[in-house]
Amino acid sequence: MKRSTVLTIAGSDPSGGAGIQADLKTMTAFGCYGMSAITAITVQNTTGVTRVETLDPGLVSAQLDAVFTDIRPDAVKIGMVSCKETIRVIAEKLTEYHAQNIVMDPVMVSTSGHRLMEPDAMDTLIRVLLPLADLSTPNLPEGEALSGLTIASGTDMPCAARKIYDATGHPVLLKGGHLDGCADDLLWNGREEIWLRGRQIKTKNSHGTGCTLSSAIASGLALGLSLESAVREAKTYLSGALAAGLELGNGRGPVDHCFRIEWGPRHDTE
Ligand SMILES: Nc1ncnc2c1ncn2[C@@H]1O[C@H](COP(=O)(O)OP(=O)(O)O)[C@@H](O)[C@H]1O
Ligand SMILES: Cc1ncc(COP(=O)(O)OP(=O)(O)O)c(N)n1
Repeated sequence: MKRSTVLTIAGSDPSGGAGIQADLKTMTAFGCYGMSAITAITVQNTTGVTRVETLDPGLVSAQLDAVFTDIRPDAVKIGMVSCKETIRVIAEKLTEYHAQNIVMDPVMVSTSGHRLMEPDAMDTLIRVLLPLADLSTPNLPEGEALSGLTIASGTDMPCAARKIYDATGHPVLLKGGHLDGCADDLLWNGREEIWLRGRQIKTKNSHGTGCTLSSAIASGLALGLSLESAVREAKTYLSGALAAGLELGNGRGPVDHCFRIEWGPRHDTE
């Protein structure tokens, strides 16, 4: 028997809501075999990030060798990459192994306000790693940083998405989750604007939404979906995981990756 395989290259969140842990849960929910190369250890939970330790770039390189020389990923998701040396190593390895279906979530700052990428790494990210991706998924602050434009409303999104496309040469999914009152994302593929309209779900528990969305897209691509279908399936999955109403932790809790699982013990009754 075969399974579609997906690799996440990202940071660890010990509380399981974002980063590697959210990515692997998402891949499993899509029926894919998830693998990971860890770039950084964060200390965080639902109340915020308190520490970030970047791993030695050589260790990241060795993890990528271990995966690619043994189990070839059908798709790769890249999340938190904190320093430029690690960015270069990842770009080298993805090129060496001819990695395919690369989805890049250009994580810069956590929603709680902690910097997850060093400021001097941005230029290397744009020049060296982003051009290798098949899709990037910036949120609005990341979209502003990449395009140099202010994105104050949905009407500013097409212009910013086009600018990022022109700079990177690949499709862009500009996520509108930080807008008031809606959760509309824009996919610009160089030919057409595809709006993915989303109802904004009223919840404080949205920790890890960006990680979940990009891993879900990578999983869809690994399963053979077109880019547009993979993005649509990912958005549907995320809406379900947000709407499930999981309550964990004292702060911005995680989304629920078990919402499609109908068997097993019930936890909401005695
Ligand atoms: N409250 C919400 N209800 C529905 N969808 C949401 C909500 N918050 C975020 N999303 C969706 O989650 C995804 C990630 O959103 P966003 O918050 O913009 O990114 P990030 O997590 O990277 O900051 C997008 O598809 C966005 O539309
Ligand atoms: C280890 C790690 N990677 C990424 C993030 C950011 O997660 P994201 O899903 O973009 O959004 P927030 O949870 O920050 O809203 C993270 N926190 N940790």
